[in-house]
This record gives sequence, C-alpha cells and structure tokens, in this order.
Amino acid sequence: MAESMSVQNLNLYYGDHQALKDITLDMPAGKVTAFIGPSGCGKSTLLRCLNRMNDRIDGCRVEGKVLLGKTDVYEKYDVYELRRRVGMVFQKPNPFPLSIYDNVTYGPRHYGHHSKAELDEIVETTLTGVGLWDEVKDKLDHSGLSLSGGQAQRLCIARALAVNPEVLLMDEPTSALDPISTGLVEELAVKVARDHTVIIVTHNMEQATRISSKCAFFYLGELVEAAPTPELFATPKDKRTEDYLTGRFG
Ligand SMILES: Nc1ncnc2c1ncn2[C@@H]1O[C@H](COP(=O)(O)OP(=O)(O)OP(=O)(O)O)[C@@H](O)[C@H]1O
Repeated sequence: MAESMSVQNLNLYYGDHQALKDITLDMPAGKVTAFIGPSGCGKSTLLRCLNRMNDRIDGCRVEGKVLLGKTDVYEKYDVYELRRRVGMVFQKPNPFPLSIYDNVTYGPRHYGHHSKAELDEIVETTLTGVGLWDEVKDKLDHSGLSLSGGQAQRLCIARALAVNPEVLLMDEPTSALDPISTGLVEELAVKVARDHTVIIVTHNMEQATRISSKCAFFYLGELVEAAPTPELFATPKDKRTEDYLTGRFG
C-alpha cells in the first residue's frame, strides 16, 4: 500500500555546510515524484533523509520534519522498520554476493519468519513483478553478481519490494544502464507506483517527463519550485528552472 511522504522546513547540515535550506515538499502516494537539478544541489541528500540514510554520516545534522503519512520518521520509527517501509535502490546496481534467491529473500527472512513455501512464493511473485522471473527461474541458485547491469538493477528493485515497502526511493537508478535496460527500469518504476510511492533522483530530463507525475527542481540546496511535471516543464515559474530545463546550466 502506498503512503505519502512529506518534508516540512527541513534544514540539513554537513558540519558547517548547509546542504538543504528550509525545504517543504509533499510527495504524493501512488505517484512518481522526480527530484531534478544541477550536480550538488542536494537531491540525493534529500532522498537519503527520507529513510534516514544520512544518520550514518558523521557531522550530519537534520532540523525539521520528515513524515511518512502523518508520522515523523525521526521520532516514531526504529530505523530498521523505517527502511523496510521506505526501500531504496542506488545508482550502481548492488546485488549482495549471494544467490538470486537469497538476494530476494534476504529482507523477508530478516523481518519475519517465513516457511520455505512462503519464501518460494515471494521469490516468484517479486521476480515476476520486476519482469525477471522468466530470465532467471532456472538459475535461482546462481550468484546475483552474475547478472547483467540491467538485470542486477531489477533484482535490487525486487529485493527492495520483497518486504512490502510503502515507498521506493531511487537514486539515479538508470545512470549506469544501457538504453534498453533504462527503458525496462522506467516502465517498472511507473508500474511500481501503482501501489507504492516512488521518489526518483534523475539527471535525465526526458526520464523525468516520461515517468514522473510531480517534479521538484532544486538549486544550491533550495527547492526552487515543485509542480505537476507537464506544468513544470511547460511553464516554469522561476527563471532558474527555465534556464536549467533549457540547458543554460547544469
Ligand atoms: N557525506 C557528505 N559529507 C559532506 N558533504 C556532503 C556529503 N554528501 C554530500 N555533501 C555535500 O552536500 C551538497 C549536496 O550534495 P548531494 O550529493 O545531495 O547533491 P546532488 O544534487 O545529489 O548531486 P549529484 O547530482 O552530483 O549527485 C554538496 O555540496 C555536497 O558536496
């Protein structure tokens, strides 16, 4: 089941450096929201706040609210429970050095007790959902590291989805992939958003227009504007957004 996320008056500091400045943004349930903006503007930093991945960084300090539904993720959740609810896939596919089967069942085993029959069912359903089942069903015992980049990224998405998250965060998930694999992951993101909230960081403007319903443009740690994607691209309100979208900088 999808759940919305939002941040309210969010400031984030890496030591003395303020990387996010008073960000307030809603990310609607069951939609794809895209974060765009030039390198270093804070997109990945904001994404990592949503499941508290920044907690691991020494000197990182967060002020303001990060909400999953109506619940503050910094106050109410154990971080492991939060990361089950808010899954993440990264720029570089990172399957665990385990079998394909064990990659998918890693989370379910960790978060609950499942019989072999239940785990088999989770593997088939989840790999079918990411369009990988027919390609791997006869080699589930092969290492996840033996897959192509595109297959490995879909395995990582399956691994994240196997624990029934409400939100899936994607940090430039296609930047290391060829065009065909990119298309498959984009289709998958749209499909996943039917029953999850998807939030994606992308440098690819066409990708943002192809898959996102809402788009947020960041510049130097500020949220410049956020709007339904067709509106943001057709009629940006801020000159900086327009300049970025038309390739004047970035
Ligand atoms: N672990 C860290 N420690 C200190 N500063 C950091 C850290 N991670 C990011 N920053 C700084 O925070 C700012 C925002 O970085 P961030 O990676 O969020 O930007 P981005 O928009 O995702 O960039 P890119 O598109 O290049 O990935 C940058 O100035 C960056 O140097």
